[in-house]
Amino acid sequence: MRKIIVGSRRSKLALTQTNWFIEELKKTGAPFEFEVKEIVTKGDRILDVQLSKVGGKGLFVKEIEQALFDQEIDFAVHSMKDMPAVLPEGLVIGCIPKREDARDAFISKNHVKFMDLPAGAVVGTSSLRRSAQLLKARPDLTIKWIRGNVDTRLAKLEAGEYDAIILAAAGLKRLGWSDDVVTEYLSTDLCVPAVGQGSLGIECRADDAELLAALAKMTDQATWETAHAERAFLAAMDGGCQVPIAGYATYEAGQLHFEGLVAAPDASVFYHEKATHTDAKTVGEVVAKQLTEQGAYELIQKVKAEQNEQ
Ligand SMILES: NCc1[nH]cc(CCC(=O)O)c1CC(=O)O
Repeated sequence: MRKIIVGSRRSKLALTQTNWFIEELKKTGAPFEFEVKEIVTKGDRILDVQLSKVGGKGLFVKEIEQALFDQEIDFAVHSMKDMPAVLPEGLVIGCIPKREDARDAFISKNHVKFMDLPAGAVVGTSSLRRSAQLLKARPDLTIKWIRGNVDTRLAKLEAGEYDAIILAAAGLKRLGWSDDVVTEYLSTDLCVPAVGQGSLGIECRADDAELLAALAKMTDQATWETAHAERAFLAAMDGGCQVPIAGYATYEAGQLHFEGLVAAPDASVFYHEKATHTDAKTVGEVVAKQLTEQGAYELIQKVKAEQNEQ
């Protein structure tokens, strides 16, 4: 029986996602043995710098992609949110399993709801996408950067460094945190999710036909469609984790509903458009074109240039 080596980042979330996927793949009758190989990425090593200032695309995927090319691993399970919009030649996303909750989870001391936070309350996030949208709804809040894994962030909230923090609901759910820790799930209208948030992407070599055939059984069609719409949007906008950009698609009865958002980091400018189409790539590109015509593409380039200066 062929032994498949699965590359994974070392974080608890990455290993949980990897092991979950392997177990689900086994249930489909995939004729393989599996071994997990841990890989440390640049993003894992730089923990004390604000990620948006580090620059470079695919902070969490580069070393993993090299291991795929070098045949050291056969596939890797990524959070789609961490995947660059364009993959290197020779690698593909061979499978996209069913999406977890795409929303952002709001967690506060004493379970005070987001709109009930006192003026000036300190909210921890390291995402420009989250901070811009939160400031739009509550311009009086103070945003304070936060890094570290889920446990570290919850400990910082507990220690009183923040009045509230925001985390992806998907990460919390996959790690087995109960709904009780979450004060409220922010509606996708209040905080449009990041491109790919809650979705996993399985990356492998494009020529590994045997593996691709087995992976296909784990693909969820609706998630495949929404993930492709969101990635087409991200690619067209030249976006990434360094800029305040959000893109969220849903799929119903053959139709993709897409909304895209680009904002200035201080929430002084917002571009927000929606579209519906039957084709994933088209719907993402249509919204990207609408936003670009309003000036969103230039705003992204400007924010990127500012990040690099700091
Ligand atoms: N930015 C890091 C990251 N990449 C994926 C997730 C969570 C899981 C997911 O979105 O699928 C997280 C943590 C977070 O944003 O709270």
